[in-house]
Formats: sequence, structure tokens, C-alpha cells
Amino acid sequence: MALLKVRVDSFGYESRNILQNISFNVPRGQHLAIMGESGSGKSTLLKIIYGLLHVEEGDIFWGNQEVLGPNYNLVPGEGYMKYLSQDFDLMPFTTVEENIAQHLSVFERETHQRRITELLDLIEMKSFAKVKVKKLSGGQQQRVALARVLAQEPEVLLLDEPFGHIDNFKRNSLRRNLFHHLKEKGITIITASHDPNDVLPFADRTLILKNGEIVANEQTKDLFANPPNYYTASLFGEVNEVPIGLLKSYAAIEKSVLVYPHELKTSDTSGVKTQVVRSYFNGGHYLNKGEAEGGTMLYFNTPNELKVGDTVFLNVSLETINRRLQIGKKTNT
Ligand SMILES: Nc1ncnc2c1ncn2[C@@H]1O[C@H](COP(=O)(O)OP(=O)(O)OP(=O)(O)O)[C@@H](O)[C@H]1O
Repeated sequence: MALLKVRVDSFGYESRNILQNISFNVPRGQHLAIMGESGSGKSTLLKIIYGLLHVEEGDIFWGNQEVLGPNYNLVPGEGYMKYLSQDFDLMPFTTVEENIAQHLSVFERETHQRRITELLDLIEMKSFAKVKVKKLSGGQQQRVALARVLAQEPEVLLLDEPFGHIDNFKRNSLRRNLFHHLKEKGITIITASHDPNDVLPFADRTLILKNGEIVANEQTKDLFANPPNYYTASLFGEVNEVPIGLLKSYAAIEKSVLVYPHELKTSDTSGVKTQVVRSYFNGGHYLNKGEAEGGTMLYFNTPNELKVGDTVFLNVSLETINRRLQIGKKTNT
């Protein structure tokens, strides 16, 4: 079974080192997400995998084929791999339809119209088929760019912030359509994104980059349930680092555990005594900031708005505490 093998011992622009000790595999058909703060090296890594940047120390293989970088390929990029960069690379003076058609195989002329319709459907832009690309908004152009990379049905698809310019109204259905389509076709995907909504529902595995190094590479659900550090957890949203002694006063452990806001449950009578500082409307719930005894700030969710100055008692299940303590042990060793 084909496997994408990525090894970058070190890579830098000019003299500055950007990536080091990178090594991971992606089996055919798997969807890997790459998350990391801005500047952590996500785009650089995708460009290396696609063969746009030359790596002295490292190599990239798809099965037995080595991805040759710009020092060996006059036109960088491999036929079986497509890369959607943050700038879309469209032909502005031709129509949406022509932009897509240009990437369809010349050997399948009779099926072109059907494929164009299928791709326009996928990006929800059927009514724009005859519109010139230069007249489209940034988000619409990004959707056309997505259709273009899909037109050739690559074996490996690299997506760099694929929904960054698309508004929420279209974004949710587009990412469901797109990732469902790619999974059905068995395409191997690597998506670089800041947005946990691009990652949590769709990526089989998630790799976390920090300062150009891998800090985690796990099944997405396991990583969310057991984040190895604060940095990883905070990429998924708000998170608290809570001293165990605050949660369980009898515990003689000088450690903290990571607790997501939805894992802190309120009670009127017992738990960590906390005074409400702010209550933020989040749509389906309120995210509250509270000051616990001893001054620790805690973020916690409630179904209703809380009044500033109110006192609540917060609790975390023993099961959650124990699970998080186990990860601490694992990563310390
Ligand atoms: N062409 C370049 N020349 C020099 N330095 C660069 C170049 N491209 C990127 N960098 C630097 O490399 C580092 C990693 O950038 P990269 O774009 O890979 O990060 P990223 O994680 O994709 O960030 P973002 O999420 O903001 O897109 C940054 O410090 C950036 O300034």
C-alpha cells in the first residue's frame, strides 16, 4: 500500500532554521491535519512535500517514487500530487468553467461537461459557470481554486488553509462536501489549518507543529481527549491549566491538569468556589471567565448568562483528572 513518507531533518530559509526533526508517514486514503500557530512552519512543510523547496537533509517518498525538489525538476510539482496554496493561481480573464476545464484530462473530452457540472455543484457555484474569474470575490475565487485541484483527481492533495477566505455561510457545507468527496475517492489529504472546525470532524490524524518541530501526531479524537500540553489543547479552543490541589484539596500532588471549559461543571453547593468576572455569549452557550480561590482564572461553559460578581462552584470529574494525569506521566518520560 502506498505511503507518503516525509523526512525533513532540517530546513531553513537563508540562514534561519524553520523546520527540524520532522518525520511522519501518511498511508493512502488517510486525512492528516497539520495544526500550529502562525509561523510554526505549516506552509513551508507543505511546499517541501510538493517539491517547491529544496531540502538538503531529508527526503519525501510517495510509495517508491521520490519527490524531487526544484533542483531536479524544471517545473516543480508531481503529476500525482496537487497543492492548493494560499494564493489561488487562477486565470483571471477566463470564466469559472474554463478555469476548471483547463485542468481536466484531454483524454476524457466527452465527459468534460459532466465533470465540470459535478465540480461546480461541489463548490456550489453552478450559476457562476460563465462568469470571468476576475469578477469574483476572494471567497468565490478560493472555491474555484479548490475545483481546479480536484479536477485532476490527484492521489495526494495538499491544502493550505483551504477555507481561509470563505465566509461561514458557505464554509460549513463546502468543507463537508469537499472532505466527503475526497474520502470517497480515496485521496490522501494533508490539510494545514488554524481552525479546529476544519480539523476535528474530518481529519483522521492531527500533527501539531511548534517552532518547526512536531510536538504531537495522534488520532484526532485521542489528541483532543488527551492533549499532551497546553499549546496543543489551546489550538482546539479555550483551555484551563488547573492545579490539582485546587480541584481536590486532599491531593498532595503539585501538578496541574488541562481542563476544557465544557469539562468544568457548575454546582450551587460544592466544588471550587469561583466568582464570575465575565460572561460571553457564544451562541449555543455562554463562556464565562471566573476567579477561583487563590486567584486562578478559570474558563467554563454554562447554558445561561451569569452575572458578574456571582459565586459558583466548579467541578471536574475524577475520571477526567486521572486521564489527564496519565498523559502528564507519559509525556514526562
Ligand atoms: N520565502 C521565505 N523566506 C524567508 N522566510 C520565510 C519565507 N516563507 C516563510 N518564511 C518564514 O518561515 C516561518 C514559517 O512560515 P510558514 O509560512 O511556513 O508558517 P505557517 O505555520 O504556515 O504560518 P501561517 O499559519 O501564518 O500561514 C515564518 O517565520 C516565516 O516568516
